[in-house]
Amino acid sequence: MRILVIYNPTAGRRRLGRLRQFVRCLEAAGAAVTVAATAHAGHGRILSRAAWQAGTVTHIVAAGGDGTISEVADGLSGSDLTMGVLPLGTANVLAHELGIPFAPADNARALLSGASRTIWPGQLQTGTQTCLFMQMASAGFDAQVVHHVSLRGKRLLGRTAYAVQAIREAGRYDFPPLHVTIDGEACRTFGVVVSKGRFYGGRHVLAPEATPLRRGFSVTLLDAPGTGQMARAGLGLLRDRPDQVPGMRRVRASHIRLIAPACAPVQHDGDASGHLPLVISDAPFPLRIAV
Ligand SMILES: Nc1ncnc2c1ncn2[C@@H]1O[C@H](COP(=O)(O)OP(=O)(O)OP(=O)(O)O)[C@@H](O)[C@H]1O
Repeated sequence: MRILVIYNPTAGRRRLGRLRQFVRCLEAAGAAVTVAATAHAGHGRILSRAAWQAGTVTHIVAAGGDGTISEVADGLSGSDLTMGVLPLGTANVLAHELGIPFAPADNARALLSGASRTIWPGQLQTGTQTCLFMQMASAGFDAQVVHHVSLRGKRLLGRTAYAVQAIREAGRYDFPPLHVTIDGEACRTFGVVVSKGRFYGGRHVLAPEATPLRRGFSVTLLDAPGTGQMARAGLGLLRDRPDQVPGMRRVRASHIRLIAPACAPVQHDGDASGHLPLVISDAPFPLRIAV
């Protein structure tokens, strides 16, 4: 096996020891391993695409959080290489979703075993830019939080940084109505989360029926604005009871357009990704992930 590990040094907190242990385990089993650190946002995509096209590796591992995974996956779109995931990020939602081992030795064993699952990422298109997302994309209050949470806060507090930022945003976000079309049907909402998998923000269940193993999305819509509604949604999420939150509903869909207002922030897989308008659909190719 010739394995390229694409490592995001800014993901999570103090993860270098776990990366080194992972590499040692792979090398002990006879794999040839190269580690490439990302130097800037978007670099994961460039590195994975270059390695695939050079034909020099059998596996590419994204070592980081959900943002790193989606970048590396984006670069591999259309290839038949298996992508490994070493969860070193803050929330690591995809790893929870697919049951990917967090312990470096177990993760290396899983990669070496050859076990994999084929998943269908989502594709997000804003203007002329297109990228993949693996777990979810959203617009509204939570996207505002993601836009403003600092890297330093994430390093210091981990996932708690998002909760702290949510409290800050509650005082200044004005909940504009979002104009959306879902499989051609227009609606107005105050928050929209387009999910590929069940989990949100770690291991909290938002869309129990969603799975990245099939095409399409579960779309969560918030029918009412305001911090009270957000607090109820947050509590429902913490208790893994999204169906008991009044004013929050889900539909299955395959094509979602988020139209207006143009200032509304968007996030995917926990990273800021510009503003509306955008179009979400299935990625053109599935992706094989080591599990
Ligand atoms: N060298 C770098 N400097 C700054 N940003 C980087 C660098 N390398 C990668 N990035 C960006 O960091 C972003 C965040 O990384 P990632 O999502 O992997 O970690 P995280 O936010 O800690 O974890 P999670 O998404 O699981 O909560 C990525 O989307 C990527 O674009």
